[in-house]
Amino acid sequence: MSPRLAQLRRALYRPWPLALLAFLFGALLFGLGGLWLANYQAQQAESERLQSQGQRFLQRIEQIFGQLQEALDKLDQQPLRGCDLAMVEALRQITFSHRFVYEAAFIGGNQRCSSSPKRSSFGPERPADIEGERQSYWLNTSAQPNDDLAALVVQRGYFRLSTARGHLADVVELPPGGSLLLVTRAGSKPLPILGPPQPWPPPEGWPPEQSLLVSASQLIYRMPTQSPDFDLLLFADRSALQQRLREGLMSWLPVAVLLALLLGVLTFHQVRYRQSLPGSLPAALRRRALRVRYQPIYDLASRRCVGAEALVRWRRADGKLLGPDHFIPMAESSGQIREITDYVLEQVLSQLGHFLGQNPDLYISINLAACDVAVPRIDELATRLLLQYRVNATQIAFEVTESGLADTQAAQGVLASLRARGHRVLIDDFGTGYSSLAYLQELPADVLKIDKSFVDALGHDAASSGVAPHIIRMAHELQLKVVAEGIEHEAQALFLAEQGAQCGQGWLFAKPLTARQFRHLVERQKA
Ligand SMILES: Nc1nc2c(ncn2[C@@H]2O[C@@H]3COP(=O)(O)O[C@H]4[C@@H](O)[C@H](n5cnc6c(=O)[nH]c(N)nc65)O[C@@H]4COP(=O)(O)O[C@H]3[C@H]2O)c(=O)[nH]1
Repeated sequence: MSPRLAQLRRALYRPWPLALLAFLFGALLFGLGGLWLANYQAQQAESERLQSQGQRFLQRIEQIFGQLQEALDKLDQQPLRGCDLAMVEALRQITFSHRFVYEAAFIGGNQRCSSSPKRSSFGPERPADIEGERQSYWLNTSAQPNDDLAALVVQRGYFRLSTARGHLADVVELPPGGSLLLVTRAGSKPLPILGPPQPWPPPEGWPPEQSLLVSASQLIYRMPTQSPDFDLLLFADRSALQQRLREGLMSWLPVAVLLALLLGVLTFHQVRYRQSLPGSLPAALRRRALRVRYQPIYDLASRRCVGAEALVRWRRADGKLLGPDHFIPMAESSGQIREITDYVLEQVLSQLGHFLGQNPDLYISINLAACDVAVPRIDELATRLLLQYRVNATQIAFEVTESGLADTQAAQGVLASLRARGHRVLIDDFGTGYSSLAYLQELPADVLKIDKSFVDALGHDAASSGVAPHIIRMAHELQLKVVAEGIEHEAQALFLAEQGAQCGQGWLFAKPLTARQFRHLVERQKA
């Protein structure tokens, strides 16, 4: 990654800038989502509204047609076939008994009589608009609006019936700028039934895939009819849709803002967590940002380096090395310590495996946590790595603290298995816990490590200064070796050696070193 990019990443990868970015992104995303949803809902609602209007219209048409058929059947069945008073009376009876029949007429040869001769609704004679097999139809369409004419006229044989315009219009409350049209499936010119004529075919997207076609200026709803011959179309302008869209957006807007805020807050917490120690540890392990240092362990009598303790550090993004006390307790409680142990073991062998092969007297001790010894796991990994790097098991030792042995039964099994494979087991920070002699006797251990606090106390603290010699005596009784930690002064080293401690580590000899520094130290010693 270029330095500029890395700088930008560092500047941005902070809780506030990222939370703001997430908020803006969320606002855009949820805003667009809301727009889509509001549009979808508005179209659905408009579609339903137009459908219910269309449905009412279809029902009315069926009622009208039903009554016209019934009236024509009745007229056909009665015997009269001439224009006389009886016929006029029969025609009137038909209009009285059928709500949707506005006028009934008999037309035979040059005879013609009607139920309402003074105000006829049929209009001047003209060819039928639709010629059916048995019946002919005339429509008073909105293209030739004449309120004195019937909306629909049907003729079968000698009889002609009409229905009033209001019977069709009263069920359909046309939307603003709306029209109702009838179009044959063959796609011929549509007949406008109600409302103004519309340009045909519609400028965009005809025929529509769904029942509602939304064009730039209009909504066109295609009503499914039972007739195979024609469709009914309802035209409406977009104002109602736009109104619904506006309302939908207004109700979505607070939700979108809330969701975007939530996203911002979540991002803030997530980034803060990731930048916290527990949150950034997985990434640190992946990026191999943990470093292993080696503190040499010396034989106190010969003052020769016999090995080292592997101590982990964390190189943070700012380049500083973080000591294990800052993250090991946290990793122990989160369970991430297992990955750290495995990582340290792998690092030790990859950095020093070859060197250990050349120096079979050297050993490296690795710290184990309580959960590492609670279940058998580490021995298998160690065996695999030792094979891979051709290192003796005696050259890798494991340190466990007294507190790590809380579950003694399980720990004993794991430690015994490690020892059986040839590893040495060290009890770290000895004396800080509450181990009894009897308990120690049962432990499969090789070495006791005297805690630094008891080494510090030598010659200073009258109360604790006797602890280190006491631990050494106890170790001798149990045939365990002793390593003293934290030796900073020559006098401490001399005293501990005098008391019988075999090995020691501390700043008197060396601070924790890198792998390369440790190799140099051993090579200098050999030379
Ligand atoms: N002032 C002073 N300090 C000295 C001297 N000699 C050694 N020390 C420090 O004492 C600690 C010895 O390690 P420890 O008791 O195992 O205690 C270790 C060990 O319990 C734990 N730890 C370190 N690495 C690991 C690891 O890989 N896994 C686990 N589970 N724990 C680790 O962190 C503890 C602290 O480690 P460090 O900070 O590296 O601190 C190390 C070492 O740097 C001295 O003369 N003077």
